[in-house]
Amino acid sequence: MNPKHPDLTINTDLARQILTGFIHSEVTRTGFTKAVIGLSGGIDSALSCFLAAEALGPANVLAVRMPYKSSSQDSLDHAQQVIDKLGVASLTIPITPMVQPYLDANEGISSFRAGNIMARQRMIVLYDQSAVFGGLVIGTSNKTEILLGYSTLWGDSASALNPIGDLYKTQIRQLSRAMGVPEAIVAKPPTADLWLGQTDEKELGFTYADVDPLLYLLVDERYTPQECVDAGYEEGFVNKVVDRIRRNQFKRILPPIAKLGQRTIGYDFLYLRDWGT
Ligand SMILES: Nc1ncnc2c1ncn2[C@@H]1O[C@H](COP(=O)(O)OP(=O)(O)OC[C@H]2O[C@@H]([n+]3cccc(C(=O)O)c3)[C@H](O)[C@@H]2O)[C@@H](O)[C@H]1O
Ligand SMILES: Nc1ncnc2c1ncn2[C@@H]1O[C@H](COP(=O)(O)OP(=O)(O)OP(=O)(O)O)[C@@H](O)[C@H]1O
Ligand SMILES: [Mg+2]
Repeated sequence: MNPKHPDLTINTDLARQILTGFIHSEVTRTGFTKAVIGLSGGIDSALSCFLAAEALGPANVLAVRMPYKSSSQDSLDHAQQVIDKLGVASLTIPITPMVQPYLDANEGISSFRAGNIMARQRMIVLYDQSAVFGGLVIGTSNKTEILLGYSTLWGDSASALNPIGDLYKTQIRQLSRAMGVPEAIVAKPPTADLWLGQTDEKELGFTYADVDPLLYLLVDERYTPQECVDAGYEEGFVNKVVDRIRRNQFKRILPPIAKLGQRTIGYDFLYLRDWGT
């Protein structure tokens, strides 16, 4: 392996089979047959929707578009392309009337805070629609975002199951092309679309093409930060990425519970005895 250019190519047929199987077994295991997904017009939710439609059948998948007034028209149009191509059920629920009173009551609120509020409002809508449709919420966070903590806690990160969380962003593109996600969606720059002109790569300060190989070395190949520097990665870049992974550990775990008793949930108690199947 050339550590500067590790091969992140995946077997798309195998990934497709495993991920659709995962969705089907995780949804039906809990007694459900349906799924609900926030469809933004971006590649992560498009791919998750393609996988869910294949796993459960398009009639069993509800795609919810939730534009804010500044969301781009492209995002809405791209989401519609996915809905039309797959034939999934769909709803459009604008979140502006829900979030605007809070934003207006907080004069001078930053775009950053407003963005997190929008992401959490979408979670509220999605979980409510999941109760109406009778489906589980499918997550859309990829491995790069989860490692870097690039999501709103309890917002877009909230879900019942996450089919694409072990795929780096560059691998998401590969599988999306193989599954027929429209090229306009695959080729455009990733954006949370939370404020005008936002793109992931601008906000993060590096590109997915640069960070995915480094994350692969640190996580999958278990390189130390120094070994990454020795392999040719710039020290400042390595430190920045390692710092983000560490700082955002809290987003990858459940809240710790203070221990008082002998059988504390999450530490000693995991499930009842004789749990069955
Ligand atoms: N160590 C710690 N242990 C436990 N909790 C901790 C904590 N440090 C902060 N916190 C809590 O977490 C909060 C900060 O986390 P959070 O509220 O998530 O917000 P934060 O991580 O500050 O910002 C979210 C980031 O994700 C990006 N994002 C959001 C939504 C969607 C997308 C997208 O790609 O579509 C991207 C967004 O642009 C921004 O860069 C703090 O206000 C605090 O309450
Ligand atoms: N306008 C929206 N309508 C519905 N869901 C949305 C909207 N904006 C964001 N979401 C939800 O939040 C998730 C996080 O957004 P994120 O930008 O990380 O993913 P994406 O838009 O699918 O892909 P990309 O990262 O390439 O833009 C989306 O996948 C989607 O589930
Ligand atoms: Mg997006």
